[in-house]
Parts: sequence; C-alpha cells; structure tokens
Amino acid sequence: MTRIAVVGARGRMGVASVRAIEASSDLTVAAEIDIDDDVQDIVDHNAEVVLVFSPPDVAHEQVQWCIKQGLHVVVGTSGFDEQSVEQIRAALVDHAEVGVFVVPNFSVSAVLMAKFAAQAAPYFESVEIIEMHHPGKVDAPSGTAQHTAELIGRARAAAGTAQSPDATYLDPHGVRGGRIEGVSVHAVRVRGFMSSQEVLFGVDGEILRLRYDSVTRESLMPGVLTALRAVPKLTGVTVGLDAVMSLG
Ligand SMILES: NC(=O)C1=CN([C@@H]2O[C@H](COP(=O)(O)OP(=O)(O)OC[C@H]3O[C@@H](n4cnc5c(N)ncnc54)[C@H](OP(=O)(O)O)[C@@H]3O)[C@@H](O)[C@H]2O)C=CC1
Ligand SMILES: O=C(O)C1=N[C@H](C(=O)O)C[C@H](O)C1
Repeated sequence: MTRIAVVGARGRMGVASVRAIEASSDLTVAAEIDIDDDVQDIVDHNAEVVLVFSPPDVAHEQVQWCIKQGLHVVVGTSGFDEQSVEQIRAALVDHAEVGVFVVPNFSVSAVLMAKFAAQAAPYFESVEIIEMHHPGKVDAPSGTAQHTAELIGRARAAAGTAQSPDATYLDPHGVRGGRIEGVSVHAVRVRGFMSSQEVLFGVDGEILRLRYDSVTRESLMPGVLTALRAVPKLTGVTVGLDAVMSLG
C-alpha cells in the first residue's frame, strides 16, 4: 500500500480524492491536511506521496516543503506555470530522488484536447481559448487554459506561425481577455459548469472548435489515481498527465 497525504483534504477535490484513494486496493490515506492542520503530520504519519489540492496562494510553499522532506508530490492545484516549474526544478537539485508531477487537469478529455490543440496550432491564423468553470473557483485563468496556451504558443513558435490578427484597440472594459504566450484567454464563471474549455482556431472560411466538458469531480479520479501511482517512479518535474498515458 502506498501511503498518501492529501493537502486541501476538506475541499471539493480533496474530499473526492480521499474517497477514491480509500476505495483503491493499492493506495491508502496516511494524512488529511487542511487549513488548520500541521503539515508535520505528513511526515509523522509516514506518507510517501503528497497530493496537493490546497489554494494556489499556499500550494507553492507547501510543494517546496514536501521536496525538502524528500516526499514525492502530485500537484493538482492550478496556477503552476512555466516559472513555477522552474522553481520546483531548482529545489529538486538537492533532492534528486524526488518526483514532482504537476497535473493541470486530471480529465482524459482535457488532456487529449490540449494535445489536439497543440497539433492544430500551426495550421490556423487565429486562436483563442475560452475556459468555463464553476463560480467557486478562486483563480483565473484555469491551470488547464494556462497549460493549453503554453502548448499552443510553443507549437506556433516552433512552426514560425505569426501572432493571431486583432485590430481591436478600443477596449475600455478589458473584455478582449488576457494574453498567455500570445493566445487570448477568456475566463467564464457560471453556476452549472464544473470545468469546460473551448479552443477556437480559425482561417478564412473555416473554424475548428475543440472542447471538453468535465461535469463531475469523480470523472477526474482515474487520472488522480494514475498520477499517484506513477509519481514514485518519476524523478525531477513532470508536467501533464499525458506524460504517463502512452499517447504516442
Ligand atoms: N488539476 C485538476 O484537474 C484540478 C485542479 N483543481 C485545482 O485544485 C485547487 C483546489 O480546488 P478545489 O478543491 O475546488 O478548492 P476548494 O476551495 O474546495 O479546496 C481547497 C481546500 O484547501 C483548504 N486550504 C486552505 N488553506 C490551506 C492550507 N494552508 N493548507 C491546507 N489546506 C488549505 C481550503 O480550506 P478553506 O476552504 O477553509 O480555505 C479548502 O478546504 C484549485 O487550484 C483548483 O483550480 C481543481 C479541480 C481539478
Ligand atoms: O478549480 C476547478 O474546479 C478546476 N480547476 C482546474 C484548472 O484550473 O484547470 C481544472 C479542473 O478540472 C477544475
């Protein structure tokens, strides 16, 4: 049995994850850490892997702490961009035995959508991302949108694709969205959504629309368990569930 500590254990993803881990035959919950708990419990209860679903403003420091303790980490918290990954990589220099697995989205649909988006990216003049989440989400853009934009930006740069055309310069309300890696990203917070995203690609006369919809948190649990099982065999930083999915 691999012993897992869940950080953010009483939150939406924490509760679903604790349930899924306990229902598995090879993983067990060693510690449940939420806002008022002492992270030292993670070490005291002999956890081997830490699953982080705490809010973005505390998660970065907690990941650094876990690395110093020599613990493997699966990072579910959003907002771990390329700069954060570099900080983790720097911390791992003194802990070569530790694996940190940053997973912007545990949904298979979302992982495939991001991969397809990267494939499509060089072939279209225009690209924009619209992410749609529940109104309880504290951060924007979603980690998924951030990751998708980074993949698209990298693919377009490698292919020498020009920036998306955009004549808009009058925007007193800031409604044209944020820009990540040259890609406009729009965040929607509407009751009824759990987690959805569309990537719109366009050239003259045609549109390619890629979309995933995750409706329940339970749909993410196979991905969470896959990441927890994979991370003890990883060293260094790994980003994206596709890294352990043999997608080719
Ligand atoms: N990678 C993925 O597929 C997914 C990622 N996420 C991301 O995971 C994160 C959590 O999402 P979600 O579960 O919906 O959020 P919640 O707000 O429901 O859960 C976060 C939990 O962490 C607790 N918390 C606050 N401070 C600390 C602390 N210092 N130490 C430990 N726990 C703390 C919160 O307590 P309190 O409420 O009292 O502040 C809360 O119980 C977000 O960044 C979200 O974007 C979410 C879904 C899927
Ligand atoms: O906050 C959430 O709920 C979610 N956030 C993730 C993100 O930021 O990408 C995605 C997840 O499926 C839901």
